[in-house]
Amino acid sequence: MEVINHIFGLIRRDDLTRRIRDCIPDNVFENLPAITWNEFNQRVMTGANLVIAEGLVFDIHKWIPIHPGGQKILKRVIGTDITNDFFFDPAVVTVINKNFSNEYNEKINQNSLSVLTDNMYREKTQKEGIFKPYSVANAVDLINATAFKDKRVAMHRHSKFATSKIATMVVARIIDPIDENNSSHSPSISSPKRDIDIKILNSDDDMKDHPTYSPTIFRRYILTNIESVSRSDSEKPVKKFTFQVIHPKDRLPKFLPGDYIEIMSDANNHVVIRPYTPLQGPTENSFCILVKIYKDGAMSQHLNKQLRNFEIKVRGPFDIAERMAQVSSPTLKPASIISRPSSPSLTSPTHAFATGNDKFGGYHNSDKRSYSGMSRGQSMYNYSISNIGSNITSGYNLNHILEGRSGILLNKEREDLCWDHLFMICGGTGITPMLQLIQYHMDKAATVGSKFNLYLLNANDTIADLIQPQYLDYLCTVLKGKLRITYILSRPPPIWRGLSGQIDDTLLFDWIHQNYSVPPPAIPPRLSNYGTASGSNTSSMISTNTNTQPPPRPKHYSKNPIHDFEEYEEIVEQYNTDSRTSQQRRQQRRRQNDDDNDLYDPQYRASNSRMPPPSPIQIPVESQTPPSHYSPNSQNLPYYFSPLHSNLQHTNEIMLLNERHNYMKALAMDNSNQVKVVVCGSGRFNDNIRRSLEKLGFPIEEKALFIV
Ligand SMILES: Cc1cc2nc3c(=O)[nH]c(=O)nc-3n(C[C@H](O)[C@H](O)[C@H](O)COP(=O)(O)OP(=O)(O)OC[C@H]3O[C@@H](n4cnc5c(N)ncnc54)[C@H](O)[C@@H]3O)c2cc1C
Repeated sequence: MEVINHIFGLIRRDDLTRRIRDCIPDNVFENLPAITWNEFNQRVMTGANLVIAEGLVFDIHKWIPIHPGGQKILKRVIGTDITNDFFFDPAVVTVINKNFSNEYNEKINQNSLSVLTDNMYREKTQKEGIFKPYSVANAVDLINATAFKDKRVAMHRHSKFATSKIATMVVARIIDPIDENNSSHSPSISSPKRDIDIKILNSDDDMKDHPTYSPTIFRRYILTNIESVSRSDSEKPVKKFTFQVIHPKDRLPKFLPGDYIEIMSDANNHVVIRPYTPLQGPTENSFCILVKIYKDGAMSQHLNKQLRNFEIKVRGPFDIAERMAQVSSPTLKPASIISRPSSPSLTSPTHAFATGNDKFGGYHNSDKRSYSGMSRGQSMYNYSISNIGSNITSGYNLNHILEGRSGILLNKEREDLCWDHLFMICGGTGITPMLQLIQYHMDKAATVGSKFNLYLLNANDTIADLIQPQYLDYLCTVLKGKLRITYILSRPPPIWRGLSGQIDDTLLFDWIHQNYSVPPPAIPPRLSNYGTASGSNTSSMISTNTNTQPPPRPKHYSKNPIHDFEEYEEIVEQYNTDSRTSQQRRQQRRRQNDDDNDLYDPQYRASNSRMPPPSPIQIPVESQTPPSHYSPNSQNLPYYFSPLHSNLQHTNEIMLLNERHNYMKALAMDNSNQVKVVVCGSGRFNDNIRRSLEKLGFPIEEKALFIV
């Protein structure tokens, strides 16, 4: 078979038929049913061996056993768009990266730091010039990358014969939005659903007459790099997979925070589809995902077994906003929740509702196709078309950045979409959307000098589970104080001096409060005749109140967030007092913590030259709960359990509660800065954070987003 391929390789390019359509008789073409991208996917998911080329759908099941290029290649392309592969131009060479060291060095020179990986960072800091394979698998990969790089890719030239052969397998055409309105001649499709075709990924002019790009169709990418990003002794290690476009003419979109992709694979004779969060790759044509490897995880194990330079089917990007849940729980507001239904360890009702299916998030289908996104509506582009208006806020037209996305994780009040203060709380691989956000802000700082403050509260079980700690540390250095990371471990090592335990309301308050002081407004707003605030600065107040008499209060005025001037003054005053007290307390606490320099055990520190700075918050574990033998009736109580002390404690607690209450009240009213809290972890993790925020009186609906 290889010989035949080589013979095909010798055929001159002029001999290749450019369009399959030319091989299809007109009467056949005209009677082809028109199907949508989604219908195509559904048929593939139920077992049909379909591919797309030039916007036409082919059933290749008969061709698989006799394909000159081999059966495996055809099986790999099922469900994907093969236009580029079928008309692969031999003059165009696909360059597969053996490693990214060289690119890294180039990027460093260009000051494009957002593309660093942990390994690159290590290589850079250890000044290792040459890539050394660190395992047998890597060595094999290296050989493959050099010797067999084109053999793992299902892309080879086809003869006229092959083109006319595939033309006989045509079964449908993908509905083109342009002629969708005329689709009445499609006999088998009644009222086809509109899917929007946006060809932003195909800059090549050759492709412009092929309506073949849709984020809902899988495309194949080369897996170019695999590296561990957690410690090897982690119970659930996390690996970073880097993918590159196969065809040099393919273009990747610029991923934005809130984008996710879907990967499809054959694992254990099942088709498995799982969503992942794409991160910027080392080149503009590559992207990475960080994947937690579960011992019995279908997709994560499948990916873990892959060698470099194999193909993976990926589609997207999609907008996380599509997963906005209509949550049944009265305490959960839909606007603040985004669901990741296939995340493992989700047991909350939120999750069940979001997926509306079985306990595995509805992706274990009876038809042997395991799919987590089947119930997803439309692609991000579809979503955006109907929500285009929402991308124009505060007078900015944001579509040049959002390109149709909702931008739900971004601040649409600012032209650069950056947050003034962004608080990110994550557990485990919940860090991935946070990395998207950090990368986005970092790029904006580098390109347009954006100003922002990012705070990451990063929760993990053990120190071995920390994901890319060196990279995070590096980001902190690069961002020069604009990114502050606080680590918390539920099972810390004996000499861990960072935060330990679970995130609770006290911790959250301290963390938010220490990082963001609500500025008291210069001039409090007044109520106008009509019951709304007439302005927030002196000039507007003067200009609206030209009468010498104060304006009469409306009889019935709606409860404005700042409904009463006196009350507002009180809050500000109270808040200022609280701030002073808490500032003193913080200073005292800082002095206590000055000695706590090392977060990590010396062994780990020795192997990592740069560690994240010690967290500003230190929770003295001993002081959290009284000893278990304590009973209020005990004789000879130590001073701190005496009734007097207990009263003091009580007073302190009340003061603390007041401080929290007033801070949160001021925060809810504060419009001076765009502040957001984004949370991403398992369902249980998110529920805990939500409960803690609720306990604090944090304005969840306006200022928090939960990605499950
Ligand atoms: C938008 C989105 C983005 C995501 N991004 C990432 C990412 O960047 N990185 C990442 O690692 N993961 C991410 N996930 C999760 C990912 O899609 C998979 O769920 C995860 O990789 C596990 O898939 P698997 O096939 O390996 O494991 P599975 O075969 O699905 O099982 C994994 C383990 O979890 C258990 N499990 C799985 N699902 C559930 C459930 N619903 N309830 C209880 N237990 C369950 C299984 O028993 C098993 O032990 C994302 C999910 C969403 C929705």
